[in-house]
Amino acid sequence: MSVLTDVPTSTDESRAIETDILIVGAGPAGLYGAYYAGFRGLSVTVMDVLPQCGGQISAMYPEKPIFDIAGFPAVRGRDLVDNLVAQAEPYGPRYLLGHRAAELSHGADGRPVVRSDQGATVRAGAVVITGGVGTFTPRPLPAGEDYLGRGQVYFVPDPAAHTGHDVVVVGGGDSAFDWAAVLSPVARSVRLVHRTGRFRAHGATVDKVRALGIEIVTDSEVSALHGTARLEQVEIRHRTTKDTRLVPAQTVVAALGFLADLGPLQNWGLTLQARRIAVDTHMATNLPRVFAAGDITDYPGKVRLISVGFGEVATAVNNATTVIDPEAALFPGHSTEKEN
Ligand SMILES: Cc1cc2nc3c(=O)[nH]c(=O)nc-3n(C[C@H](O)[C@H](O)[C@H](O)COP(=O)(O)OP(=O)(O)OC[C@H]3O[C@@H](n4cnc5c(N)ncnc54)[C@H](O)[C@@H]3O)c2cc1C
Repeated sequence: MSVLTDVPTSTDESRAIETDILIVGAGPAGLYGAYYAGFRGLSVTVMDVLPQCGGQISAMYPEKPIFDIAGFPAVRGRDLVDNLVAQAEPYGPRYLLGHRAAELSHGADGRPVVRSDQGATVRAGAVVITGGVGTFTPRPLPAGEDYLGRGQVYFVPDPAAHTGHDVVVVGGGDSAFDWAAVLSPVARSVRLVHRTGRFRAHGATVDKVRALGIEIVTDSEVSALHGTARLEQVEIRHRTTKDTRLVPAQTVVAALGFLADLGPLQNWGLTLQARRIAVDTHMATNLPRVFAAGDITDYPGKVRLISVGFGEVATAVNNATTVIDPEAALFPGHSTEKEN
C-alpha cells in the first residue's frame, strides 16, 4: 500500500500531485472506487483525514461481523477493509492519509484542484467524494477528557490492548454493547454503564451481553475518573439517588455516539439536501467533474448501506471515466474478460 508521506506542501500548482481520479474518503465506498478506477486504467489518489483506511468500519466496528455484504455470509469489519485495500492494490493507488480535503477549485483547463489542510495540492481529471458522514468526532465523556490516552478511549480497534483490564463501557447503543461483548473474553471484568434502562442497541446484542454475565448498570453515569499516571478507578453515580461507588478500571470506553460534520465540503458550492450531497443518476454533483457516492449522497429512495455505496461508486467512476476521456465507453466490460 503506497501511503504518500513526503508530500509537496506548496500552494504552487506546478508542484501538485497529478492523478486521473481523486477519491475523497477512504471508507468502503472510496476503497472500492480505488479498485474501480484502477480497473478502468486510471491513476487514483485516495485522501482521508483519518490516519487509516476503512471509514466508519475501522473507526467504529472493526471487530464486528457484517452480514449483508454480497458474497460473504459474514465478514469481520477489519477483514472487509483489508480485502478492499488488497483488491485495489494491483493498480497502485496512492493514499494521502491524515489529509482533510479542504478547498476545491477548477483550473483554467476545467480540471478540479483540491487542497488539503496539510497543504497538499492534487490536480485530478475528476473527483469522487465518498466522505460518508463527513468528519466524525466522538461525543466526549464529560468526566473523562483528562484521561484520553491514559485509559479513556472512544474506539476499540485492538481489543487485545485491553487484556487483563477492568473495563467500564459507557453508552446504550450498538457500539457500547458490541465493545462490551468483544472485550469480555480478554478483560478481567467488564461493566456497562448507561444513563437510563432503555437501550438503543439491537435487542439481540443486549441479550448477548446479558448472557455473557456482563454487569449492566442502568440509570447511572460515570461522574469522575481517578488515577495518577493512568486511570485506576471510575466513579459511578446513580442519577436519582445520587449514590456513588468507585470501581477499579484501567480502561473506560466512551461510546456515546459521534458528532458528524461535513466540514469544509459544505463550502465547495455543492448542492446539499439534508446535509448530504445531491447527485443525479450518474452520481454527478452540480459541479463539473465532481461526483459523489456512498453515505454522503442523497436522492429520493436513498438507502445508506455499504452494498449500496459499492454500486454507487462503480457508477460514479465509470461516468467520471467518460468525462476524463470522452472516447471511453461508459460500460467497463466484465472483469472476467480482463487480465490483471
Ligand atoms: C456501528 C455501525 C454498524 C454498522 N453496520 C453496518 C452493516 O452491518 N451493514 C452495512 O451495510 N452498513 C453498516 N453500517 C453503516 C456503514 O458503516 C456505512 O454505510 C459505510 O461505512 C459508509 O461508507 P462510506 O465509504 O460511504 O463512508 P464512511 O465509512 O463514513 O467513510 C467516509 C470517509 O471519508 C472521510 N472524510 C470525510 N470528509 C473528509 C474530508 N473533507 N477530507 C478527507 N476525508 C474525509 C472520513 O474520515 C471517512 O474515513 C454500520 C455503521 C455503524 C456506525
